[in-house]
This record gives sequence, structure tokens and C-alpha cells, in this order.
Amino acid sequence: HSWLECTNYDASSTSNQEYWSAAACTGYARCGSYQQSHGFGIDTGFDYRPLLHNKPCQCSKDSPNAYSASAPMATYVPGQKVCLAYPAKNHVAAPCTNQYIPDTGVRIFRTQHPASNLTGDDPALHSWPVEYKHLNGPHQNGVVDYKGFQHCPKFCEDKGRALCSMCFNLEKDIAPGVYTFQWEWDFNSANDVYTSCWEARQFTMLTTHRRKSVIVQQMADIIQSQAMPEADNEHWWDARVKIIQEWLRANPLRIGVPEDGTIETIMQQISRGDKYVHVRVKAWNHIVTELQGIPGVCEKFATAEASPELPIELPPEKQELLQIPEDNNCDQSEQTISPLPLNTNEDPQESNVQPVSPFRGKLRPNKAKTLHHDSNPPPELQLSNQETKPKPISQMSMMERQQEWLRKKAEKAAAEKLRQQQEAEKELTFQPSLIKKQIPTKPVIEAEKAPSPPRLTRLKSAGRQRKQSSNTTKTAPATSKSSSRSLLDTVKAELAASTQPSTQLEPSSTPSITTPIIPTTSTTDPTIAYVSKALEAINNTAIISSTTPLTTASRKIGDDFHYDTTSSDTKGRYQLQDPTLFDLTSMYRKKDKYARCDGVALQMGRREDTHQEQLIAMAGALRHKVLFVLGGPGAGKGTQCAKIVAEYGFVHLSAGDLLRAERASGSENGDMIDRMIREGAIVPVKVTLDLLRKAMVDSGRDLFLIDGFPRNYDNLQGWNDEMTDVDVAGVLFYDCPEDEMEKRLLERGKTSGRTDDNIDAIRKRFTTYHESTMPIIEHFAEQNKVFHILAISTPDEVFEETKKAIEPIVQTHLVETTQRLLNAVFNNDWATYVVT
Ligand SMILES: Nc1ncnc2c1ncn2[C@@H]1O[C@H](COP(=O)(O)OP(=O)(O)O)[C@@H](O)[C@H]1O
Ligand SMILES: Nc1ccn([C@H]2C[C@H](O)[C@@H](COP(=O)(O)OP(=O)(O)O)O2)c(=O)n1
Repeated sequence: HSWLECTNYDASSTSNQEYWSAAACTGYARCGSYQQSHGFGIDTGFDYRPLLHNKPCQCSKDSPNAYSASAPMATYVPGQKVCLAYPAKNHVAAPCTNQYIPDTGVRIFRTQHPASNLTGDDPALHSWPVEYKHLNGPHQNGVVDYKGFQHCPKFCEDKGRALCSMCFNLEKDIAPGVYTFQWEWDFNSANDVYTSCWEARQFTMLTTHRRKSVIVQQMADIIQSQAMPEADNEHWWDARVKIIQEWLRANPLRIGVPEDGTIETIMQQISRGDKYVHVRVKAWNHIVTELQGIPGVCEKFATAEASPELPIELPPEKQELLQIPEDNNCDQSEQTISPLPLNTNEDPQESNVQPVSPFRGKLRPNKAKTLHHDSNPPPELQLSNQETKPKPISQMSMMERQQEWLRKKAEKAAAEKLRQQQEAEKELTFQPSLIKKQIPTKPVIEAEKAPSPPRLTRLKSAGRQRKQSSNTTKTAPATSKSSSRSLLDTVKAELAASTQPSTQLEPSSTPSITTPIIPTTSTTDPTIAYVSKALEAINNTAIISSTTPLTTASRKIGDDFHYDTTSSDTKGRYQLQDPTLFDLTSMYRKKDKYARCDGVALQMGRREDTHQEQLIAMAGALRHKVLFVLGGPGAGKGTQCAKIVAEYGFVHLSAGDLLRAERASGSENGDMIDRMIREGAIVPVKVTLDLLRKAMVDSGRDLFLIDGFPRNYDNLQGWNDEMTDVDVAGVLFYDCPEDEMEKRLLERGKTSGRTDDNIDAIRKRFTTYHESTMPIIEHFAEQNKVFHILAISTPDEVFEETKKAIEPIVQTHLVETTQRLLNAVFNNDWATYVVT
């Protein structure tokens, strides 16, 4: 007689449905290890009759043999179609047997609530609280139908061991935790029963779909609420650009936007259209193409462009050219998950009769019908009316869809290539005059004879090939003042030369670079003084940051300078906050996307290492690492953090604790913090971030657990803006059902003295957690940064899971630290050595 062997079987392919595949099984029945080791369908006594033994399951859930590495417990995701696999054991009505084989049917049950531990009794037979319907349909006695229990397609090939399977749908909203399930096969009658029992973990579902439906809806609401003025000659461009800009402002994390150069292309086309009126139609077409995959924005323009206003008056004979098909084909694949009502207006009749704006629908550059304006036909607007009307995606064949997809992809790749080319061209405008030009001034010659400055190895950018001049391989003490001084003199001298009017300067590719903001002609020019000051500060930064990690001095020096290690490992940058003081003829000028202002950047690490690059890189190498700890209130974040600190020595910073301490300190923010905590709301990020940063600096350490942060978008955005010099190693997510958290918090409230451990505040905190924190966890999950830990068992058991997530991080940190130490020793860099 049969038993359940696999509790999570991948039955998605026909071959897996027909024949047993051990690789397709990722969950086993309780105590299934012995059976599994003998092979699918082999009799080892795993069939079990509960009525004979007066126990619903063959072995108990706390048996030491319940699960093993080779026969593990299943893990399900809410909403999953769960498939089970079991052997036929001769009980199938088929041509090779007879149609009257006894089989009363299969039933599948589970426990109501997730278990807080894996002990205790199972529900008695036929008293399990939740029952699932399997998807095989009912078998009819006397009929060969392979239904119900008998779904065993290759039964006649091996009547005893043939694979049978059945599936059922798990609830979408099942709370996380471990549940017990029972499979019950009624043989001759409901009193002749065989059972198998198993456990399965359920995780909270983290999916792009869910994240999109929450976040994208918010973004869509914002953009839909923007008024779209009618398209007239004067304002159509500005109005559309404004909406896009509003949306970008509302969506700083670029949620729902593909990371394939979409935003860069849109920005590029906006600035192109802003600059040259005659290319606006074309630029807009490019923008619309990019918007295609972005739910909420795409629909906005798809519907808004239906305005019958003509932006340009055409002679009647040309009017037909305006009859551009209205295929509002916002990317179909996105639409399936878009929470917005879809615009499915693809009626060919309607779309053909209306003269519409040339910006209507999806005017992709190579498909668009654009205007031919007689009086002044700009080259971009030359029309090819040979082109055929684009078909809506919904009417395309698979092949056409694929071609369309490939075409779109190629378009994006080309746009991205163009962007990169332009970027590369821009970078070439970085005149390496500081280091490359022949400078016939005395100080340079002196400086060349000066001892070589410290060789400080770039730790994180080791992968990048660099040209090294032979003398830079020499070593010297890192903090040598004299060598820093000579470096400074060298650079000052070089700068003096570079800022003199020079015919050697190549013409710059952008107007802003060819026009010096302040003409600089003499060595007493303020530019030189300014840069000298900057370089001095660079030296100080390097020294400061090698002895005092993460000091504010390393980020902001004096009033003028701001040092910012960016997220790029290979680049350090020293940004001069006031570009107007600088002679732009000799520097790489660009929009500084981190500082969000137009500035002059001494770009580090792109070409051969100069001494100041090495210093910067060294400062940049001392990055701090954090692990965020998130989960609902009462999930056990603090409890696990304490264990991590005890075992691995991180610095634990709880945002909640810091805020409570700030409130108690009588600070001016005290009342506001108190109000927010009682309301279960989240305190504005500036307050929390200041506290976190101060605590990090005060600790003097570099590996942190940040508990209870970031808890909403405000938190995350603040972090991203401010903490560019800190790496996020990952997120520990403690997943616990609400009723368990509530129980724990009420218990904690008896002694914690916390003003928010009462039922009213707890409920509000749950709401905040679901609405504001879950999207953050999902955001990190999309970046594969989340360690999902089920937090329902005992603290020690949860810690076992925690260790699995922590250990690789600790190991990496150890390797990096050791590497830094070795480099410091190798380079006689005793300052770094002492700190490390
Ligand atoms: N795994 C667990 N099982 C049972 N109780 C726990 C567990 N982890 C923590 N607790 C208790 O639950 C309460 C909340 O835990 P805590 O670590 O303070 O949660 P958080 O920091 O997530 O709010 C505490 O009283 C703690 O002792
Ligand atoms: N990033 C954060 C973290 C906590 N807070 C406030 C609001 C929270 O309800 C309280 C308590 O947070 P804490 O992490 O200590 O506690 P729970 O995880 O909710 O149990 O602090 C905040 O405003 N911003």
C-alpha cells in the first residue's frame, strides 16, 4: 500500500510527471530519510495505518529522524502550487489491471496555526482543521480515468513503483511559520486509511509583483494626478518633460525602472530636446520608447496623447500623415502586473479615423511616422510613409513578439552605447594636465627630484589594471609630511603651468569647458590657492581617515571641501564645492550625481595612478560595512543581535534604542520622538541618521548591525544620500507571524516599560511595518541582499539560521581586513596597520 514520499515535487514537466526524478524533490515526509535512501517506491514499511496504531502519524515531529540533510523539510511560498509524489503500489485502474481497483480517495490536511516549536501531538485522524482540495479530480469507481489517487501516467510500466502525483494550491495569505500536513489515502473505505505526515516552512512572500503593486501604484497615482495641458505648439514639450521630471523626483529609487540605461537615455533626450527645438519630436519618440516598460508612466502618456490638438498646422494633403495608429502598447509583460487599469483601446477602426498628435501612441524611432513640415523640414522630421502600421503586441504571433522584443532590446543597447560613448568623450576632456603636461617651471624640476611620496595600495580596486611608473613602487611611511609637502609643491607648480593660457590645450568638446569661469593667468591666481588647499586637505583626509575611521572630517573639511568616496570601488573623488572658483580648462567637469550639483571633480583611478590618487584611494579603501536587521516589531531582532554580538563582535546599533535614548536625554526632538513612537510612526530620517552616524563614529569600529533601520522610504533615501561611504552587506530579515509577535510584545510589555508595548500601539506598529517596511525589504530582496530567516522557533534555533547568513559576511570581512593589514605591512604603512 502507498505512502507519500515527496512533499515538494516539481511536476511542471511531463517527464517529471511520468517518471520519478529525485532531483525534482526538495521536501520529504517525516522520517523519510530511510525510505529515501532505499529508492522511490521500494517497500521499507513506510506505509502506515493510523487506526491500527491509534496515532495519526507514523513518527512524531520531534523525532531525531524527522528530517535530515538528504531528506529535508519542505519550504513553501504562499500561493504556491504544491505537488506531492507517491508510488502507485498496484492500486490503479488501468488496462494492465482492472477498472474496479479499490480506491476511495485522497485527502490533504494541515494544522491551523504555525507551530512555535516542533513538539507536541498531531491532530487526531479526521480532526485536522484545514483541508485542501487536490487538483486531480475525483476518481470514479469502475472507470479507467487516472484521476485522484490514480494519477500515475506510466502505471502499466511498473505497477508497484510507478510515479503518481497530485497538487494543491496553498493560500496566498498564509502566515509565515512551520505547519504540519497530512496526506490520507482511503483504500477500501474511509475506515481503511493510510497516512503520511510532514512539515513545511512557509516564508512571507517577497516578490517583485507584490513590491510593484505597492510601489508602482504610488508612483502611478502621483503621475496620474499631474495635469497634462493640451498639446499646443508652444508648450507640448515642456508639459511632458515636467511630468517626467515630477515622476523622477517622486521615484528617487527608480522603482520599477529597468536598469538598462533607461533613465540615462530619457535624461539625454530631454536635454537634447531642451536645447534644439527642431529635434523635439524625435527626442520625444525616444523617450516614449524608453517609457514603454514602465507601468504608470507609460499609461499616462498613452492616454494623454489622445488629444486631437495638432501641434503643427499642416496643409490638407499632408493631414493623412497624422493618422498615426494608436497602439498604446505599454509593455505587455509589465501590464500583466501593473495595478493600473489597462488601456486596451486597440480598436483598429477607432484608431484609424482620428487625426491625432504626432506624439501619440508609441512612436518608436524606426517605426514612427513623423511629420513632414513643408516650410521648414528639419532632417529628423523627414517622413517615410512607406512604413507599415505597427501591430499591437496583443495581435502579434509569438515570432513577431520575439522580434519586437529583440528590436526594442537592440534599440536600448544602441542608446546605451551612445550614452557610454558620450560619457567616454566627456572623460577625455579631463586634461591630465596636472600630471602629463611638460611643465618647464622650476618647482616641477625640484619636485621631480623630491623623494617619492607614499605608495598606498588601492585595496578595493586591485582588479583594475593600472600603469605604474617604476618609482611609484617604492615605499615610504604613509604619513611622511615632507613627502606630502613635495607632492603638494609639484602639483601647485603643475597647476600654475596648466592654468596659464596655453595653445597646447585641446579644444574642448563642450562649451562649458572651453569657457573658463575665472580667467587665470598668474601663479598667484586664486585657483591655485584653492586647489592647493584642496590637495592639502586630501593629504589630511588620508591621514585622518587612516587613523579615525568615518570621522566627519573625512567627509567635510573646512567649509569648502567635501570628500566623498562614491559607491564605485575604483573611484575616489574630491569635490570642490564651488566650481566657479576653478579654472575649468584643465579639469574634468561633470554633473556630480552623488553630490547632486555641478562641480569639478578630480577623478581618481581612471588613468595612471598619481600620488594624490593613491592617497584618495587609500582613504576610500577604509569603508565601513553594515548589515541591516529588519522584521516586524517583536520578531526578535534585538534578541538575535545580542547573540550575534556575543559570537561575532559586530557593533549593534538599534535605531529604536538610539531614539529612546535621545528622547530621554531631553533633546529638542524629544517630544516629537515620543509622539511618533507612541503612534507607531517612523521618526524623520535626519534625526535617526544623525544618531546612527554619531554612534558609528563614536564606536571607532567598522562592522555594524543596524537594527530597525531603514524602516521606510524616507529612511532608505536618507541613508542612500548620506552614507555613500558605507557598504550594505545585506539585510537579515526575521519573518514571524503577527499573532506570535503580538504575544511576545505583550509579554515584553509587562517588564519593558516601553510606551509602545501596549495593544493599541502594537497594532499601529504592525500597520506601519506592513505598509512601510515590507516594501523596503522587498526592495533589498530584489537586489538579492535579503537573508530570510524564519523567526518562529526558539531563540537558539533562530540563531542557528542566523549564523548561516552571518558567517560568509564575517569571513569576507576577515579576509579584507587581513589583506589590508598585509598591504600596510608591505608598504610600511604603520598608520593603517595600527588601526587595522
Ligand atoms: N525566538 C523567540 N521565541 C520566543 N520569544 C522570543 C524570541 N525572540 C525574542 N523573543 C522575545 O520576544 C520579545 C521581543 O523580542 P525583541 O528581540 O525585543 O524583538 P524586536 O527587537 O524585534 O522588537 C522579547 O521579550 C524576547 O525575549
Ligand atoms: N528607523 C526607525 C526605527 C525605530 N523608530 C521608532 C518607531 C518604532 O515604532 C520605535 C521602536 O522601534 P524598535 O526597533 O525599538 O522596536 P520594534 O522593532 O518596533 O519592537 O522606534 C523609528 O522611528 N525609526
